[in-house]
Amino acid sequence: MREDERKARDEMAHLCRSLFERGFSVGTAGNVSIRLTDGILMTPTNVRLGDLDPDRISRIDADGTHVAGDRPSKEVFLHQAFYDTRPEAGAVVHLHSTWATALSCLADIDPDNCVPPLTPYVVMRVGKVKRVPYVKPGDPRMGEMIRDLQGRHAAVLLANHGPVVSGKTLFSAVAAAEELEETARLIVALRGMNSRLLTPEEVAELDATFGRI
Ligand SMILES: O=C(CO)COP(=O)(O)O
Ligand SMILES: [Zn+2]
Repeated sequence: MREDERKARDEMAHLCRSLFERGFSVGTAGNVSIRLTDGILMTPTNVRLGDLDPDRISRIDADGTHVAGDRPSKEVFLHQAFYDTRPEAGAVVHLHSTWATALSCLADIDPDNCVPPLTPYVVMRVGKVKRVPYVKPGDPRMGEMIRDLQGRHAAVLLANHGPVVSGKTLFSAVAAAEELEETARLIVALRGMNSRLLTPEEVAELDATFGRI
């Protein structure tokens, strides 16, 4: 096995375990992928993210064919759509983390901008978040909905399901998913209160100062 793939498998098992141990994923919820030069590595379907065996992580080649490891996640279309529309994306993390999932279920959020700029880090790490309509888990239409966004969003909420976050690396996608989860918790905690948001000028200053990690 090539050295880059070996390292990617080990890193995926390590960071997925960390997410699981800190309660970002329970049961067999969520899935994670990393882009390789000639395909993707994808968590297998119906596994606990805390128990991944690096050698059994699924490998999908550039045509979408499953070529090694256990049967891949049913959300492979969703992950592939991020890679096809965001050339800078090197990894994708999908979770059912509690507070971001709670946000995905609220009837009265703005689907085009469902995470207001409460703090600098959510602006810097996550950006503008779109909520896409509900379809059942594994439905290929999820991939079509992501393609329709034409790569404009690093992160989306799947309605009544949970967050999906892309990043340049697995480390940055995980960090952004954690930031989104904590911000969703703040949004719910502050509901009904009169919050001060960052102003458009303050958001522009962050965009001009900090690139995506
Ligand atoms: O989160 C999930 C479905 O949306 C988990 O599905 P998989 O076990 O097939 O990855
Ligand atoms: Zn899911």
